[in-house]
Amino acid sequence: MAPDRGGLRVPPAGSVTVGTGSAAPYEVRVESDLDLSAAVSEALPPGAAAVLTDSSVGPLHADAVVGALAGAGWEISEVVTVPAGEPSKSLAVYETVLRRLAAAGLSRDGTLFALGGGVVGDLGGFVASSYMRGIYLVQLPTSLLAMVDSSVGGKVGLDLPEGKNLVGAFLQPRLVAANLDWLLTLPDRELSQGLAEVVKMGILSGGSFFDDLHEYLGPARERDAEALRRLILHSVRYKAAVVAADERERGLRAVLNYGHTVAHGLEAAAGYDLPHGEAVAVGMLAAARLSHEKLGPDLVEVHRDLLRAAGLPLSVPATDVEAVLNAMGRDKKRRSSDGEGRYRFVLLEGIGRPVHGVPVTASEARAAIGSILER
Ligand SMILES: NC(=O)c1ccc[n+]([C@@H]2O[C@H](COP(=O)([O-])OP(=O)(O)OC[C@H]3O[C@@H](n4cnc5c(N)ncnc54)[C@H](O)[C@@H]3O)[C@@H](O)[C@H]2O)c1
Ligand SMILES: O=C(O)C(=O)C[C@@H](O)[C@H](O)[C@H](O)COP(=O)(O)O
Ligand SMILES: [Zn+2]
Repeated sequence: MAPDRGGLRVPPAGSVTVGTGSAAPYEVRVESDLDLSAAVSEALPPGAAAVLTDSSVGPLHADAVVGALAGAGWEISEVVTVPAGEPSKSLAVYETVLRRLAAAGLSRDGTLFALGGGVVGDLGGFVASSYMRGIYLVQLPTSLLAMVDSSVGGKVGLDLPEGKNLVGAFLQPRLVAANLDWLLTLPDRELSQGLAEVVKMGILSGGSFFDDLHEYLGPARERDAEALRRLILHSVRYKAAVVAADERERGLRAVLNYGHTVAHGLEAAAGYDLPHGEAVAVGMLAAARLSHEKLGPDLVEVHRDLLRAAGLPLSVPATDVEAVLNAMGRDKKRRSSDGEGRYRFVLLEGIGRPVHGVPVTASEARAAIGSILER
């Protein structure tokens, strides 16, 4: 399928509906001072449930969430807290969570509330997709990255040492409820991780979303609620439109992987000790360089300016480039017919004009990776 070459020019509102072929449409609600009891009650009837959170978010926000859910009639049998950070997207932690739900007696008509960043959302989503062959999932994203990207669209899963997100499923949530007040406790560096995915989607979308990046990235870093809400809603609207057109990534959805071919290689090579947003930031710089070489437009400085405004690094510590390429060999965009030393990238013909499936050789990829390593 050809990529969407047009920009989205839909003015932001307070919630977005995500429609896919596989599941009932669901709301992504983005509000300050969100009434969680009311939001959840409007989306699904109360019943048996568990909450998954992590060791940073749980102590800050779990009591209020459990209280709101109990007030709406939910019976929370278990609050499972996993260690904060990417290593929790592992088979070992997945097993621990499944066994906690089984020990608590959560039934097949139960619901899992994933309260946290992208790690809790991806892990919790994969648990919900597989526990008793599938229970309901509600995403309660607390990081900016989770609000703009990971809680929406149904990709859930785990990492392997061999590569990022190599185990997973598609499971659309019943509801995504984002309370902007949760962002008040998010560390500055984590806020910038989310802005990396915002910059990605603004560049892919073009139009008024791209124009707004210049105006609103600065205020968003200062936690201006209106700037954050605007950038979140732009991102969710853009992602929802792509997911509605191609839920299972048969073609178009691959554009959401812009910057991720190199990013995922860097993350795996670093043993997942590199934040996803920072990896995506430099991955986009590598892709912008390749776009200039292979398709023409020189957008490298545009990328650098936006990433700087978002508080993101323009390079990462020197690493073993062959290990990065090795992990990229397991990128899910590759096909068995591609052959060794061939990669598929999402590149740009211009702002708002992504192209997916562009073949890149090992030597081209090696040079692009070299250009984003600290000297
Ligand atoms: N499924 C998807 O479509 C999709 C999309 C983008 C990224 N992802 C995945 O998301 C993950 C990255 O997500 P992330 O950046 O949210 O990482 P994360 O979940 O590790 O959260 C980052 C850190 O911020 C903390 N945190 C989160 N919310 C907080 C809050 N309100 N207050 C204080 N601390 C808070 C967390 O405890 C953690 O330490 C990666 O695994 C990435 O692969 C998935
Ligand atoms: O939702 C998508 O599709 C994306 O590609 C969004 C990405 O930001 C995200 O990091 C996703 O987890 C990558 O998925 P993968 O299929 O490359 O593992
Ligand atoms: Zn991502």
